[in-house]
Amino acid sequence: MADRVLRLESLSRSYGKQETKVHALRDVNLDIPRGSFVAVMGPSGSGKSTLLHCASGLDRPTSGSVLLDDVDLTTLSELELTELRRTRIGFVFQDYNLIPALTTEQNIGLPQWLGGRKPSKGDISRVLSWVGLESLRHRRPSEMSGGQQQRVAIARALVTEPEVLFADEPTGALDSNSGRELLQLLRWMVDEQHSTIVMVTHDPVVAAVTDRVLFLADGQIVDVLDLPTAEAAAARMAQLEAGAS
Ligand SMILES: Nc1ncnc2c1ncn2[C@@H]1O[C@H](COP(=O)(O)OP(=O)(O)OP(=O)(O)O)[C@@H](O)[C@H]1O
Repeated sequence: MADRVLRLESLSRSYGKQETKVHALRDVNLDIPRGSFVAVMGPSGSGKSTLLHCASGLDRPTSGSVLLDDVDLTTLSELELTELRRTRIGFVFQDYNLIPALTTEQNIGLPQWLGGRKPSKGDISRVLSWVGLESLRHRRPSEMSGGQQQRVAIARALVTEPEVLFADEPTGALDSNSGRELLQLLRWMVDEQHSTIVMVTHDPVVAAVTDRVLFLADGQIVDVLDLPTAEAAAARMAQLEAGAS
C-alpha cells in the first residue's frame, strides 16, 4: 500500500445539542496517500468543509482521531496545533484571504513572521517561481487579478513545504481560464514537487484533474472514484443530489 500521510479514524463532528444536533461527520475512516491529489465532492451540507477543517486542525472533531504522519492532532494543545498548522499544513480558501496592505512577498512570509521566524528570501523566491509570480513580488493584492491572488495564497501555503495542502473550492471565485491554469499548477505541484493535495470542489471538471474523488453524503464517505473523468464524477453527483446514495 502507498505510504499514507494522513489518516482519519472514526472521525465524527456534530454541532449543537439534543434535538437541534447536526451530525456533520459520522464515523469517517480515510487514508490519504503521500503525493496524491484527492478531491472531496458531495451535495451541499454533506460535510465537505467540516471534513477539511477537522483534517487540517482548523476545527476539532467531536470524536475520533486525525493522524498527520504519527501525530494525532486531536491530542495537541491549541499552541501546538497552531504551530503545526503553520509549519506542516497548508490551507487555501476560495477567497484567497490575503492581507490587502501587504505585498506578495510579505503575504507569503506572514505565517513565518507570526511564528517568530524571519522568512528566508530563498524560500520565498522558490515558491514564487513555482507559482510563476517572480515579477509581481512587490505588488499588493488590489493590483493583481483573482488568479494571481490565488497563486500568492498557494505560495503562502507552500512556503514551509507542508505535508498536506488543503484547498476549499480554490477555483470557485475564478473565471474558467484562470481556474484551469490554477488547476494545472496544483497538478504540477503533485507531479513534480510531490505535494499532497486534498481539495473540496463542486465542479466535476475540477475533480477530473485529481487522482481520486471521495463522495460525501450526510457526513459519510459513500463512494470513491479513482482516475475520475468529469462525466463519471458528474453522474455520481447527480445520483447523490437526487438522494440515491
Ligand atoms: N458552525 C456550525 N454550526 C452548526 N451547524 C454547522 C456548522 N458548520 C456546519 N454545520 C452543519 O453541518 C453540516 C455540514 O456542513 P459543511 O459546511 O461541512 O457542508 P458542505 O458539504 O461543505 O456544504 P457546502 O457545499 O454547502 O459548503 C451542515 O448541515 C451544516 O449546516
